[in-house]
Amino acid sequence: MSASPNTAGEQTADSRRRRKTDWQQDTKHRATLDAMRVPPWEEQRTQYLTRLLFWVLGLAYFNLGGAAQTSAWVSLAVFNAVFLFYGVEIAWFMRHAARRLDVRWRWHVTMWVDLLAASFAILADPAAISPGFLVYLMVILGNGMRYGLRLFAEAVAGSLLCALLIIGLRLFDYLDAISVSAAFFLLFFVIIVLYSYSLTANIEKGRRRTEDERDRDHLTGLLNRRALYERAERLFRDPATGSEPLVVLFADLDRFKAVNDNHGHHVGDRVLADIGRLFAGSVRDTDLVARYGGDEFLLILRDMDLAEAGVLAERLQKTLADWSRRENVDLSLSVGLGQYPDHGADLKAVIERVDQAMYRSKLVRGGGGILQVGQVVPAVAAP
Ligand SMILES: Nc1nc2c(ncn2[C@@H]2O[C@H](COP(=O)(O)OP(=O)(O)OP(=O)(O)O)[C@@H](O)[C@H]2O)c(=O)[nH]1
Repeated sequence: MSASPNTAGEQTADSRRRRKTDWQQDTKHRATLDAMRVPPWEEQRTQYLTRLLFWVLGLAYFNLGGAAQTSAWVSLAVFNAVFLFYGVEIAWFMRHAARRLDVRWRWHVTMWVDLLAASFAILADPAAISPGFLVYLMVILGNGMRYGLRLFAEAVAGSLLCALLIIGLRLFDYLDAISVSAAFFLLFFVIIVLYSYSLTANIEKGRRRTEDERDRDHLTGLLNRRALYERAERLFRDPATGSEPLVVLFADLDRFKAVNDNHGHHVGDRVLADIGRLFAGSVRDTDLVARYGGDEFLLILRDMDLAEAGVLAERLQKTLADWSRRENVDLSLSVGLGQYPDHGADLKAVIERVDQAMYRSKLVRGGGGILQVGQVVPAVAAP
């Protein structure tokens, strides 16, 4: 490999290309993070218990307190019936959450039901400045801080929509209630929401940075081995993907040690980083790509059979061959392929067998081969 510095023009083109690939990888990575982030059961349980607390308080407010009556809009009997239904909804979704944590539609539906329940309580409240308005704040903060900025924004939009609807319906009550304290109440409410949004955005940024440092191989930007296992385990556990076959592709560079020996470790590092980028750019968003060890890469591929994975492996080999020719480095790629559940009861077992297949191919072919688990190494034609 030419270790000498490039010309200024080449450097600019190269750094631009690298920045672009960095950006693509970053975007791809962020999407993956977003797709994988799930609050643990303890956090989701706290949210359901908080809902139940507000449900009890709502019933007590209308049935026990001084305001043991409702507005002209809703009778007490109707209020109780609707709230009974709301309580059943909370209990049902809590049971659902205990069984399956990562169900996005449930997070959205429960948030909107909370907003509708709070709006209904505000409509039923004879007092114009109802404590129910503070429930909007709970919904915005509770969902935003737990599930991220997208749900935060959705909760703000939903609260605004519901509040406008109620104000429209009870316009005359609100015209009567306009006062300096009501205006300040509204102002404080808006400031708290904006302030919390900016705090949540900062927390989110910090969380992503920490996750990045923990999960990424610093040289290639790919997942490290620990993160690969963690994310792959999630794929295996997820009922949506758990029953579908997953292909494991193990790739090891041939003759990489010579790059280090001939050009130095700093060049070896650059080679690994470039190859990591090439591999990350060759797969889909739904696939997992990791640096497994020194010059080993591991890919977990979804929605693909072994024949299709074989085509991908050939493509990776060709991409590497083109890159090696361009950079004048003598490298090729040995690949092992296997499939869960056919080749092992769990991820670790499949990886072990795929690693052996790759190694067998390397041993017999001397590099540049592709071998499936259980496949006989094709004989190399005699010269
Ligand atoms: N530059 C660099 N080298 C590394 C890094 N991690 C491991 N290596 C080197 O990668 C090499 C991996 O060893 P091998 O797989 O036996 O090397 P190889 O020449 O590819 O051997 P074959 O796979 O049999 O062709 C060793 O020389 C390690 O020192 C790293 O982060 N940077």
